[in-house]
Amino acid sequence: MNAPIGPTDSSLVPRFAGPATFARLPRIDQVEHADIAVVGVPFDTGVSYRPGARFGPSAIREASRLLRPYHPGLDVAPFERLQVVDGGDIAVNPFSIGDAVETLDQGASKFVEAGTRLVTLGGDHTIALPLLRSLYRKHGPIAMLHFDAHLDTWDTYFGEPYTHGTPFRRAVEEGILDTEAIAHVGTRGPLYGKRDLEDDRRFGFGIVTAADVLRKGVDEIADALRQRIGNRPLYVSVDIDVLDPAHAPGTGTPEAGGLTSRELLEILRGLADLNLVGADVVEVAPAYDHAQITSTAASHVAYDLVSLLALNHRRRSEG
Ligand SMILES: N=C(N)NCCCC(=O)O
Ligand SMILES: [Zn+2]
Ligand SMILES: [Zn+2]
Repeated sequence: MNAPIGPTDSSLVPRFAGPATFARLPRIDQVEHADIAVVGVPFDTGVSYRPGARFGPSAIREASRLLRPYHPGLDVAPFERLQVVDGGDIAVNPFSIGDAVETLDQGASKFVEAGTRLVTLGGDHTIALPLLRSLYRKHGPIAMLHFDAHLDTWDTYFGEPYTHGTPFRRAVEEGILDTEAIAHVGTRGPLYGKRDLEDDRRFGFGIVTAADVLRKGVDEIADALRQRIGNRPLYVSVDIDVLDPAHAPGTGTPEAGGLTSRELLEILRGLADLNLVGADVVEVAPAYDHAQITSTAASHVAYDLVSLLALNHRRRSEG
């Protein structure tokens, strides 16, 4: 097989020139085969408060121009031996959530069936449900680490079952999560009532609060998560509002007291030997951002997730 096509060389073409693809990677139509694709889902019809995450994918791509090809923290050059591409956007219906969920499931499934691993740029958190559905059909029940200020296991909003506050309740109801190995990380902020936590526990979720991260530290947290997940196929969902609003102001439902971007990246790096099969970064709403603070953080999170997928690919192909 031919050597992978890497990102545009920023020593030859200034990184601020030309249209943005994620990390200046080739577009999917420029390659014959893709091992890993970064795809956008410009959708925010499921939000309960400030809209605007439909502009997340393009803002993250713009902010990703400065990413470089070698990850020293994980000792991996994720674009070197694997073909990583920008898979463009999966265009979904902005007027019908049900239709959007269906279209996204089909769009993601094409990648999954072709053996291409996905890192999805949202879009609001509604999109995690169809992404998990598509992975379930390939891998069976999926372990999940959900980085978020919120539980997102609420039942309905205004009678609507598919929203950004409800994807993981639906996922448990549908049996597509491996309830032995699911946890929220970074949880904080006011709830509707104690019942929210009782329901969530009943669904099988563990909770690592933002305060736990502060008190225990990133290494202890990552060790505990690694043990809980083991070798199971793992999905990592990162709602950017897991970060403190100081680190991610550009999001729809901000909550004070969150993680720093350093803490989040270090926890992710502690997951290096897990069997990651897919990931998302959601809830970037650039209209509330300043100086690309949020989109820069999201681009680095996505880069780490691509790097984790590349490491997993390398480990599996080396047996
Ligand atoms: N940001 C996400 N995914 N969910 C927040 C829902 C919070 C609420 O409306 O009560
Ligand atoms: Zn959230
Ligand atoms: Zn969320």
